[in-house]
Amino acid sequence: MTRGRFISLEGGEGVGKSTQAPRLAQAIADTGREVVLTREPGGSDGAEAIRGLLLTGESERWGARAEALLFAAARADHVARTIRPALERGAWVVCDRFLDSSRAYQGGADGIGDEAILTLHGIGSEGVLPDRTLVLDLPPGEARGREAARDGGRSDRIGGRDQHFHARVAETFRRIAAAEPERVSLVEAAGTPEMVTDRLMIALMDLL
Ligand SMILES: Nc1ncnc2c1ncn2[C@@H]1O[C@H](COP(=O)(O)OP(=O)(O)OP(=O)(O)O)[C@@H](O)[C@H]1O
Ligand SMILES: Cc1cn([C@H]2C[C@H](O)[C@@H](COP(=O)(O)O)O2)c(=O)[nH]c1=O
Repeated sequence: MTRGRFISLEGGEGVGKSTQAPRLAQAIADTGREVVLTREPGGSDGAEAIRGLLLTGESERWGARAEALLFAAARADHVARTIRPALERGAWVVCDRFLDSSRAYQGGADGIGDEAILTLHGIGSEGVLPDRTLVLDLPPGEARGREAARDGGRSDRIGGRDQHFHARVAETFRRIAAAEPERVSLVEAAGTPEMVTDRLMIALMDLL
């Protein structure tokens, strides 16, 4: 049986990933494929429990190193229990955030470094990578506007960090896309949700 395809959706806060993930999953399912829609941190019982530890509480609840290890541990459980079994039975997996979020937030913005994040991923998840990573790209002011309309000023432990942190996140995503053009595509996230889903499907055309 053919192995399924693994697609991750990435980008900073408020760019539209959680809006697009189910839309993209449906668009792929409409081509006759089984699709598993999942997210990080989370996507398995253990990883969802770790999500609660990571995203709630005081901003200083975890230091940068503990936080990077918790994301890697959640991902290890998610890959073993949800992603790998789905791919092995031939399903497509659409994942709202994956490894590149750890590279951008913990590796780039929090200073842990890319090599250390990739090493943790090698240990935890045998280095599994998406077949295609779609990074939603939106000017920061527009993303903040969408986020504010959604959250009304309440954000989680990591989303609530200052704009310098989030600028480093965005810069690291752009650096990853430039360094790995075969796997990672930047997709414009402005416009209606329908327009964005069309752009995402175009960016997957060679895999379909
Ligand atoms: N194309 C769009 N045009 C206008 N508003 C949008 C669009 N896509 C999403 N939104 C709205 O913007 C807000 C943020 O979108 P969403 O929650 O999908 O972003 P996200 O990237 O998943 O954010 P986060 O990483 O912070 O969870 C939501 O209120 C959503 O309804
Ligand atoms: C996977 C992953 C996530 N994060 C951060 C990014 C966001 O601030 C939250 C997740 O919230 P969302 O509403 O579900 O997008 O966690 C991170 O810092 N590192 C990661 O690996």
